[in-house]
Amino acid sequence: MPILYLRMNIIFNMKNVAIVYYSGYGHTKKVAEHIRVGVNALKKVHAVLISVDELQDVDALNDYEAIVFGAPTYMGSVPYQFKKFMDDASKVWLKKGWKDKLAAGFTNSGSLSGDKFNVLMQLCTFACQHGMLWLSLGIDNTSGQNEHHSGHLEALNRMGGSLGLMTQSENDSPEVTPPIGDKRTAELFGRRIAEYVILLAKR
Ligand SMILES: Cc1cc2nc3c(=O)[nH]c(=O)nc-3n(C[C@H](O)[C@H](O)[C@H](O)COP(=O)(O)O)c2cc1C
Repeated sequence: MPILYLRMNIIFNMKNVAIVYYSGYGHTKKVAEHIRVGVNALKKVHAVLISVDELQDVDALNDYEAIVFGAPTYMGSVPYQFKKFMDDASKVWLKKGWKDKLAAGFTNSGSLSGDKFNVLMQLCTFACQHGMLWLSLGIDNTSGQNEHHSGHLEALNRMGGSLGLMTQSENDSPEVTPPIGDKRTAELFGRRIAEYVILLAKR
């Protein structure tokens, strides 16, 4: 988001959420877009997507109330492009610049499991090193909230994660995969993030 627009939002008491992501082939970006839809469903909160490829200075994130971290799972880990962002952010860590900001995370991969949990652990640990407040997924895949069994392409939280959002893509275009259940879960997750941004702002 241009810095002027961000400042305008601050003046009008809008809360700002940065969704910082890396995506090699567009699937993780697609998930990020659906999280943004969910965040922006609440009038007082505004989310922007920021690719780590385009982020020139990690200090640009200092004015956001919440930062959502997203990366595909490559070799059971965050890709090196995202790890570079994490390492670059050590200069913010030194000043504890993101302390007590809300944080959340998501990952997308090709296999149903594919070691996605490890990536969420990396993102959560990174956020906690910064002293951020980590928000869980909070969408139960067994409750009445869900019309479908886990694994069903339309199921909410199809992978049954809890630490953050897990989505899965076939080897096809991001226009057709991940499936609808994952995208709906991403939107609900975004809405949950926005609700907690508002709640924390009332402290
Ligand atoms: C180098 C590389 C390593 C990968 N490693 C894994 C893996 O460990 N587990 C898995 O389930 N999928 C793995 N995949 C598949 C990707 O996670 C999957 O294609 C994902 O949709 C890519 O997201 P993106 O389009 O945002 O880059 C790997 C893909 C690549 C290119």
